Amino acid sequence: ISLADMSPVTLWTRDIDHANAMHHARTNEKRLPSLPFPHHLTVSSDLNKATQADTLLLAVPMQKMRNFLLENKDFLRSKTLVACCKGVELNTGLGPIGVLRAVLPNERAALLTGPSFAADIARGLPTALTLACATSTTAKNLQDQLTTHNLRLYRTQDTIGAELGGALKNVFAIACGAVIGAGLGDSARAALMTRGFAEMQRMALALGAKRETLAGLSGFGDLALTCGSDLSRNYRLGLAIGAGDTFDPNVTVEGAATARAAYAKATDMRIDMPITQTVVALLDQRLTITEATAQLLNRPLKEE
Ligand SMILES: NC(=O)C1=CN([C@@H]2O[C@H](COP(=O)(O)OP(=O)(O)OC[C@H]3O[C@@H](n4cnc5c(N)ncnc54)[C@H](OP(=O)(O)O)[C@@H]3O)[C@@H](O)[C@H]2O)C=CC1
Ligand SMILES: O=C(CO)COP(=O)(O)O
Repeated sequence: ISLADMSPVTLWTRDIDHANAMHHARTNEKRLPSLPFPHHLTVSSDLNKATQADTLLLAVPMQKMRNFLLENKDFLRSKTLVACCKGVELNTGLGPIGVLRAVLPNERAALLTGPSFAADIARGLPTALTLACATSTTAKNLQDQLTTHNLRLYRTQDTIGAELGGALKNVFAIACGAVIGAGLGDSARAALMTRGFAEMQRMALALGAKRETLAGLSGFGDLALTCGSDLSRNYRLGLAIGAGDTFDPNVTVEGAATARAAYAKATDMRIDMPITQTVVALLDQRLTITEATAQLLNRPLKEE
């Protein structure tokens, strides 16, 4: 919606009925109700038509991306592919750019990530994002192409840092939601955000990320947004866990699979990630909130 305010954009969906409904209503009532499409936005369920452009933004959830790429490889060749998802793939431990490169090694791969609720952007509200791409010329071209009246893009070549910041903040948002849902207070949430950020740095730096990327929009920026807003689905899942409520299993909550993938990776790498481990135990219902709190507080004392 933001991009189509300035130039032609084709919005593709796999579902022909959904495409027809959006085409007629000029809104996406299923996903972003009551937010009108700009004039330059065309809707299609024909991937051949949607892939006439050179730059394609892929907004399928992390755990669905590999199959989407495998099924539609022939349409995606020789394109610049910009992943918009946040997460770590469960079976491989790869992030969005890692999966793009594994399936389509010869295409240009980038990641758009950072603090950005879709409903805010579609309403024209401003934010700033990270555009990560290993190749500097592609990164600059994408930065120019995708900056809009309400989106200010910063570029980085640190794809690992951008991938892991965006992925892990969702895990800590679940933890923060659980704290607030259980009535443990804002001080506990701030402590969890900070120690979650320490876990993010520990893993990402060990994998070669830069500290500045983690302190930037894709890391600290998105952590601050997601851990403090009930517009976040990850945070809302945490709220439900903390309050002992049920949560709709059909809602996309990237942090759930990512917590498991990140914890498996941390175990392999012998990296200590106690909050991530606790989130996995909460998701698996192996710990109550009271037990989880005691377990985190009673670990051996150490330097910050
Ligand atoms: N929503 C937000 O505010 C933000 C989301 N993101 C990230 O974007 C990613 C997607 O999230 P979001 O759009 O909110 O999720 P939703 O659950 O709202 O939508 C998922 C979309 O992906 C489509 N999809 C799922 N599987 C496939 C598939 N195999 N082939 C084709 N299309 C598929 C769905 O199509 P269908 O309708 O047919 O099921 C739907 O359009 C996540 O990684 C999320 O973290 C990032 C920043 C902000
Ligand atoms: O990534 C997001 C905001 O930057 C969206 O967060 P949720 O997936 O938790 O809704």
